[in-house]
Amino acid sequence: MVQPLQNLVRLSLPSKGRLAEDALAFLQACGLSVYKPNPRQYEATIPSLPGLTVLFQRPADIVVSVRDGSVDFGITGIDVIEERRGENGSLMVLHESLGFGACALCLAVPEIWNGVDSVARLRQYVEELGRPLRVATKYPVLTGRFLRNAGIPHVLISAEGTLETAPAIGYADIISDLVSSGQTLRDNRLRPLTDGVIQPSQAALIANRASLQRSPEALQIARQLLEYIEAYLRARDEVAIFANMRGTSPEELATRIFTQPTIAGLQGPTISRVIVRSGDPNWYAVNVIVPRSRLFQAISELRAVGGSGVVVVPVNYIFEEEPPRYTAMLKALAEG
Ligand SMILES: Nc1ncnc2c1ncn2[C@@H]1O[C@H](COP(=O)(O)OP(=O)(O)OP(=O)(O)O)[C@@H](O)[C@H]1O
Ligand SMILES: O=P(O)(O)OC[C@H]1O[C@H](OP(=O)(O)OP(=O)(O)O)[C@H](O)[C@@H]1O
Ligand SMILES: [Mg+2]
Repeated sequence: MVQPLQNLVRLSLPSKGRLAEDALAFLQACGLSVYKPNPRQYEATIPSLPGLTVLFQRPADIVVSVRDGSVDFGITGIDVIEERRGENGSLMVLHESLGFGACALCLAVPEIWNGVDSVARLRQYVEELGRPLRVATKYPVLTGRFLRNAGIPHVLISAEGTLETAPAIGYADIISDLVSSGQTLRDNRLRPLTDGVIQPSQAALIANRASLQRSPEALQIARQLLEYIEAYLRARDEVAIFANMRGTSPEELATRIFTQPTIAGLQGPTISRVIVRSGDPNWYAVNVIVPRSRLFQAISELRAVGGSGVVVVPVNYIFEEEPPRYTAMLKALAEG
C-alpha cells in the first residue's frame, strides 16, 4: 500500500550535477541505498528506512524546502546552506562533514590585476579605483557579508550560469564562485585571492527544527540516519587485522602487543585461542583495528611480535555508545 506523501518523513537529495551522484554513492556506502524504480519519478525510497520518502531537488532548493519545513531532511552543500538558511534558526545542520562535495566559495580577480592577490591589496585597488567594486556572484549573502567585513565598497551583480566570464565581458570587475580544482578559474584567466575563501564547503545533512520537535517519526529517522552515517564515517579509514601468534597466555601476548604503537588497537587487541590439530595449546588469533594509513606499520609490528598469517579486512561500521551528533542534536532541540 503506497502511503500518501504527507504521512511520511521526507528527505531531499540533490537532483543534478556532481552532488547528485556523490550523495547516492555516499548513502549506498552507508548502507542506505536509495531505491528509485522509475528514473523519471521525482520520489524514491530507502528500503532500510521504511518511514522515509526521498525527493530530488536542486541543491539550493533543498535548503529552502528544509528551512520552510516542506521537507524534513536534506543533503546538500554547506555553501548553499549558509547562503540560504536565513536567520530564524529553523534549519539545523545535523552533520556538517559528510566527506564529499568538497569545494570553497572564493573571491577571484582577473589574472592581469598584478599584485592584487590578497583582500588587503584588493581594498587598496578599490580605493585607487575610486568607485565601488562590481562583483558577480550566485552567493550575495555570503559575498556581501565578507566584503562588508573587509571594508571593501562593492556592488553585487547577481549572475546565473557561467559567471566566470563576467570580468572578461566587462559587466563585473571580479567574481565569487565555487572552486575545487581551480580549473574553471584558470580557464577564465581568474585567480583566487590567497585569503579570499568566503566559505569552505562540503556536503552536509540538514533538518527542519520544527519537524524534529513535532514528529517522533522524524526524530527516529534522524537517529537512524546519524547512526548509519557516523558509524560508516568512523569506520571508513580503519581496517581490521587478524594474525596468528604463539604465546604462553593471552595476557603475555597483549603485553607484547602493547609494546607496539600502532597495533595496540582502539582499546586493545582481541585475543582468542586457536585449537590446532597438533594440540599445541599456545596458538592464539589476534584481532586489532588500525587506521588504514598505518596498515604497513601494523603489519611490520605484528611480525616484530611474532605474528604470522596476517589477514586484513575493511571495516564497514564502528558504532560507538551513542552517535555524538544525535546527542548534540537533542541538546540543541532542548535549547529551543
Ligand atoms: N566544483 C565543485 N566541486 C565540488 N562540489 C561542487 C562543485 N561545484 C559545486 N559543488 C557542490 O554542488 C552544489 C551544486 O553545485 P552547482 O553550483 O553546480 O549547483 P547547480 O545546481 O549546478 O547550480 P548551477 O546550475 O547554477 O551551477 C554546490 O552547492 C556545491 O555544494
Ligand atoms: O574548481 P573547479 O574544479 O573547476 O570547479 C568549479 C566549478 O564547478 C561548479 O560548476 P559545475 O561543475 O557544477 O558545472 P556547472 O557550472 O554547469 O554547474 C562551479 O559552479 C564552478 O564553476
Ligand atoms: Mg553546477
